[in-house]
Amino acid sequence: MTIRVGTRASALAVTQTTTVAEALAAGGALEYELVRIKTEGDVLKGPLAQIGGTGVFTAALREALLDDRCDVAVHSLKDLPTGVAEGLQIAAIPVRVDVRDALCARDGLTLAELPAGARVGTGSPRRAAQLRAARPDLDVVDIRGNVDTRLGRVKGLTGEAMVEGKHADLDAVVLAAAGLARLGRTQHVTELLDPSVMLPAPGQGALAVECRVADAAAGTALAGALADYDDAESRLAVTAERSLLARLEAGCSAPVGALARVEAGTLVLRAVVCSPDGSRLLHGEQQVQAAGAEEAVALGARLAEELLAQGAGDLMSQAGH
Ligand SMILES: NCc1[nH]cc(CCC(=O)O)c1CC(=O)O
Repeated sequence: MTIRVGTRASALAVTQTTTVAEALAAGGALEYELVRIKTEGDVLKGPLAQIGGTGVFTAALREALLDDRCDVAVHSLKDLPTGVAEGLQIAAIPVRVDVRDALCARDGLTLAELPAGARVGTGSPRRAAQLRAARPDLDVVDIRGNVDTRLGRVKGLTGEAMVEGKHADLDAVVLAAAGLARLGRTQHVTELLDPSVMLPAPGQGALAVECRVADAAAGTALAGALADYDDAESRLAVTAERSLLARLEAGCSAPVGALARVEAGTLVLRAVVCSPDGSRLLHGEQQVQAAGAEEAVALGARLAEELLAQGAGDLMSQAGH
């Protein structure tokens, strides 16, 4: 049986999709081919926060599944909207990798070492707000583009796909450690930002393998491979994070950070909602013991309610949500 695995065409997407396809095929029962699909997020060039609409990177992949142009789609979980996609199912969430955001700065500098006025690039309102909160003296610059394009804007960084120094106008950029690792770019990381400084996006570092509901239930080699590939602890954590995001009615570009972890048998969820200028941050934490999926959903909703009661809605609406 050959499965068609849908992917965005970016280097990061093809790398992570290939990893997933290889893992599904490792049992020997499946072969695979990649189907490259262009998404709105790859075509449109404006600032990501303004393109708006959730799912700019994922909607086309979901359509391809529903149109039977592929059998499995691989998403970065943090790009996947929280709403239910009729007829589709997240059949596997593989073991999550590093959840943290990474600073890639010139001259090996850490966040604390960047000089006042240093220009730090990010396209994410969540990262921008937390950067400004930690270092109000930095100049946070809105940037877009793929990982190598972003790295290429940092003074003095050189690498495979970067044109040395050509558009280097920044002192640092902030990117997901997971994406850098998948692309083999960790040599440019000068600091892995602790979640106490920079809470990652809900689902960051995790992948979602989506398929048609009927195929997940079919008892086929594909259904079995997907079930084997699912990691219960990763799924539990991202379930809590995404439940929080859904209850806040915030999208993937909202200034919301969330991280759940199982610590000594307890599921702990931490979250932050930021005002867009980073002048106000609302932090919260809730936990539940011996959690299953239902408890994880309830945990996320409970923390969201607590934050909303403290004015999270107003904070976010300053961002135009
Ligand atoms: N929004 C783009 C995106 N989607 C997933 C990743 C990185 C990999 C991950 O977090 O799983 C990235 C790049 C980045 O934020 O630096």
